Amino acid sequence: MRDILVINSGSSSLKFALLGWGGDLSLDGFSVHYQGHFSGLGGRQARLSIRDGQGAVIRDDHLIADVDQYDHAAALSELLNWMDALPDAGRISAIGHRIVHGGRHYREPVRLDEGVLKDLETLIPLAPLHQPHGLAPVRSLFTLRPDVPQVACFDTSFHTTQAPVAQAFALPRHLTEAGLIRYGFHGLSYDYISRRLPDHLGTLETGRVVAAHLGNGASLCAIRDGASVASTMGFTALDGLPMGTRCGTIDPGVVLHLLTHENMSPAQVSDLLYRQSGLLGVSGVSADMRDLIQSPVPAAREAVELFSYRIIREIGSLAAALEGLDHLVFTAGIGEHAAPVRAMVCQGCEWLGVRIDEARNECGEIRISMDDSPVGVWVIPTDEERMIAWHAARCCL
Ligand SMILES: Nc1ncnc2c1ncn2[C@@H]1O[C@H](COP(=O)(O)OP(=O)(O)O)[C@@H](O)[C@H]1O
Ligand SMILES: CC(=O)OP(=O)(O)O
Ligand SMILES: [Mg+2]
Repeated sequence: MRDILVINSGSSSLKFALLGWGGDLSLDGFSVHYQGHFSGLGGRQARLSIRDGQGAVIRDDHLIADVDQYDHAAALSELLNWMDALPDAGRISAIGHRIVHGGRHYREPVRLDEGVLKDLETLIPLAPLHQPHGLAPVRSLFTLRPDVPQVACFDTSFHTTQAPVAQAFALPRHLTEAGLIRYGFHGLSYDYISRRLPDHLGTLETGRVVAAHLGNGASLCAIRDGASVASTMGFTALDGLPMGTRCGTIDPGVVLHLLTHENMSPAQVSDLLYRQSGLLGVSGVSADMRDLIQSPVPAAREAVELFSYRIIREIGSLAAALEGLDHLVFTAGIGEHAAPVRAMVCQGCEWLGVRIDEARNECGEIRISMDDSPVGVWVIPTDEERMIAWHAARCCL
């Protein structure tokens, strides 16, 4: 049995897992020893929870920052301390990382070395909330564990099957050729969902699927027969749906207006669009869907309505790209746990043949559509860590 450490840096979280692998290259060939989650990073209420392989909570701590915020760097140093204290730390034979942006050149998982790391660092401006936090652990582990191979697994890889027409912006051709295209993200999650869906459907023919990854970052992906056809995220993870703190699709004229008429600097506009907008900006209350669902403040309700409305519109757009819809899948923090959001979205998609069973939706069953619904509606927990372990094992073990 060999162990694989997986590090998944999200915009507000750092998830990690230690999985054992005995040589069977199926998703179920990996057993979880530990699974951990730093949440609320960059804020005052960060938390670390760690579960063992049986799902029992072995740690659940509020994290106190030395300065005013508990950030990704503090989480990384806590994670490395935890890893060093493991009785079997020496058994780790590969480390897999979620790296959000692979750019034009990295289309498949790749073994990391200094040259690859430097290349990936050039993409930091295209994913400022993610790429630095994804790459920092790689550099630390080069020093701490020089003998253990590290693998970068990209959020963008799953979308490389998209046709050029789905990837292109209507910009002058030389810009498209220079790589200013729609890449799409959350690909490890969509990869996992599309590999799991056949188990639930009982057939390999999964048809036309829209998967909704609704977490702190949120996107939708149109998947036909297991391959990405179109997605709502673009050149950066700012496009598409409104998110926790990101604006999603916006008229580019707004950006020009802020720069030229509001005298904002590019850095200020970037901060506004990445960190002050989305659910947080609209509600003025919180970026966290749990807070918004419970809040009596009208603007919190409006933020949830805008989020759901945009999802409904984009599902229509992706159904057009697929020429129909057979299945709708909800996943990630909001998709898996926020029944009221799923209900609102599904109500807006009735015209497409979506009929959910309210009791199934409330109970969080895996299939939440009615038995006779023309479109199957599913809630499938994502597992980016298992997907990364699978790619890391294929890449270097
Ligand atoms: N029980 C719940 N009800 C509603 N929303 C939830 C619930 N649990 C988690 N969420 C939401 O999920 C989001 C975080 O999703 P997650 O996929 O963990 O994010 P990340 O992008 O950081 O990986 C937050 O907006 C959080 O409010
Ligand atoms: C790409 C992206 O938005 O990721 P996350 O949801 O983890 O922030
Ligand atoms: Mg995430």
